[in-house]
Amino acid sequence: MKRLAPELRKDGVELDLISLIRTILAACKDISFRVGQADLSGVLGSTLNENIQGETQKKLDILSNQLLKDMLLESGFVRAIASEEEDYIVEGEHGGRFLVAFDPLDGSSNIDVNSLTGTIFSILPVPEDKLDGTPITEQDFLQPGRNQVAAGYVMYGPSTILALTTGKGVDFYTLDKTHGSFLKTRDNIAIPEETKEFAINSSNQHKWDIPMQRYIRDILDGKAGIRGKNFNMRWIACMVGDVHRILCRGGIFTYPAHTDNPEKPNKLRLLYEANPMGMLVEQAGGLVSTGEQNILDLQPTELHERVPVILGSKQEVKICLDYHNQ
Ligand SMILES: O=P(O)(O)OC[C@H]1O[C@](O)(COP(=O)(O)O)[C@@H](O)[C@@H]1O
Ligand SMILES: [Mg+2]
Ligand SMILES: [Mg+2]
Repeated sequence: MKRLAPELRKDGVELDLISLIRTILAACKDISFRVGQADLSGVLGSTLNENIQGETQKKLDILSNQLLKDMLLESGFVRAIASEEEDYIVEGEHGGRFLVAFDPLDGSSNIDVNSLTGTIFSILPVPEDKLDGTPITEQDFLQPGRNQVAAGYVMYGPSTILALTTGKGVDFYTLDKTHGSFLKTRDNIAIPEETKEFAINSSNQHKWDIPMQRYIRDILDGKAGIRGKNFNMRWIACMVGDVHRILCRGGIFTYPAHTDNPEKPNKLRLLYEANPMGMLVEQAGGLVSTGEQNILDLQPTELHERVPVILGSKQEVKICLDYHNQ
């Protein structure tokens, strides 16, 4: 039985960080239970609220956010949190050396149809000059993804699975629901470099820029076309589910910019979607880019900033980037 804490200690992960990860997992265990019981306990459906990004909040978005926020801020390991469902950062009163940014429930549109959802988290260090207790500001969260000390997601599917990196590769842990512990089930995840599988919401095709139009058109031409092979397509409408499949068997996932809305061209959020997924994918040997730049090198400019995302199997992402650089 490879339990989480001893495995992380073996990897040399510091004790406070292990305790913080365990706190996130305690909240996720609760979320997993509530997602599974949602239909029975009447928490399916939307609220009357919108978050700062103009999205209608589901009851489970709010519940998951509250669970994570309360447990993290009371843990003593987290100075402040940022969340998709919080307009501004929230600072705790119990000290700690870490900042956590999270998407409490990813794939919200899947909630009401009993399909995949997940929680995504990114752990950053408190900047040196704030370790003395000087109040944390939004600026302190605006660190490039390269600064993440750990990142991961918990996927609520037929099994509840954690994908975790602390910068030494990616491991999967599965929640053993009989004992309530996360047990290591796969280690050193490696994304195959080549693939015949792609994930994009093709209903938006008319909104993509020319390089993405060309890249997907050539894929769809299959064996007879310039790519010389037939591809398969998947779209889970939950980034956690799509990235999990890519970690398991390779593929390319992209959510490109939409040219029809210059005010809001991108969908995925940098701090709590693109960066943590970027760290996981890179740690598993894949590539992650905006089309112009490695996502992990971006200097964030605002808390809920959105970016274009291309990630997955190294060779396929490179081919996609070639279309952008022609
Ligand atoms: O509506 P679409 O285009 O299918 O978008 C799906 C994408 O939106 C997201 O659901 C956004 O996440 P939230 O549910 O946390 O807002 C991603 O997980 C997913 O990749
Ligand atoms: Mg999300
Ligand atoms: Mg969400």
